[in-house]
Amino acid sequence: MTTLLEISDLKVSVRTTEILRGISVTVEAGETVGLVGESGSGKSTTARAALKLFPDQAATSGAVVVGGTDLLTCPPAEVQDVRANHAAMIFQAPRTALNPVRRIGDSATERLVQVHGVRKNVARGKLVELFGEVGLRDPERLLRLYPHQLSGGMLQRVVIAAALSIDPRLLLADEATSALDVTTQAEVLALLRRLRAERDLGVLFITHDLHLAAAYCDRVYVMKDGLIVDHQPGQTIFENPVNEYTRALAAAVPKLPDREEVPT
Ligand SMILES: Nc1ncnc2c1ncn2[C@@H]1O[C@H](COP(=O)(O)OP(=O)(O)OP(=O)(O)O)[C@@H](O)[C@H]1O
Repeated sequence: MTTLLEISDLKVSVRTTEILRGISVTVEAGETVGLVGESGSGKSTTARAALKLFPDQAATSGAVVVGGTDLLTCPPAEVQDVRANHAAMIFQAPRTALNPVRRIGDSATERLVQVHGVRKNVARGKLVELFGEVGLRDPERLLRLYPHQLSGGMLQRVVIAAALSIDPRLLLADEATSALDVTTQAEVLALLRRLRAERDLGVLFITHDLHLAAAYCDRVYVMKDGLIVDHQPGQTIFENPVNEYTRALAAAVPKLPDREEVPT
């Protein structure tokens, strides 16, 4: 087993506000690990910690080891190496991840060109290949388009392809499918699952949806108020929530009214 991310007793606070209060999370190669919790529980802060992206003036303690490097104690050059080569993040809103006035090809190749010093035409060649891998047709034409000319689902595939361009081992998916309609969400989830298997990626999958995490993830951590309050395999967390909060989350799933109850 290769541990791609090992967060140990991580505490993050800004002035007097404790955002993370001592959490431990691991992600192995080849597994999808869910991070579930209500808004403000600290999910995004945890994922961003894997790139050493903390709020301004944050005080931190503990360890965040990515690919063998502890980001909290290593020199800045090693943090840059982790960001450039080991871990990539995809967000909820692909439209905000891409500059609306730049062509897709320029935005999607930016990291390869600017961080890795890859020649522009080589980077475009790699993107064409990756667009095929993520199921985008007519890749040469797509590179010339602007974000508003693509659907949300297509844009999220573009963002995933751009994230893969650095061949990361760890993918941090922060509500990456939440803004998509259900059919597109299912397609993107299937894509992430296939990419994980083919590339032996570790995926940290953030969602507020316990149902989705239980169905999709190998293991699930439940967060509340900056703490991990439950941690189980996806298969069991929904049926046997050990923590009262997880039980409440499971029970909070809206129940559809019976047909007779719906006024006509
Ligand atoms: N720069 C900051 N300064 C102070 N508090 C912050 C800062 N950034 C985040 N927080 C607080 O930390 C807590 C955790 O935020 P975080 O974004 O990690 O939660 P989350 O679970 O990802 O929520 P959401 O689902 O809404 O994105 C929140 O209460 C938030 O207000």
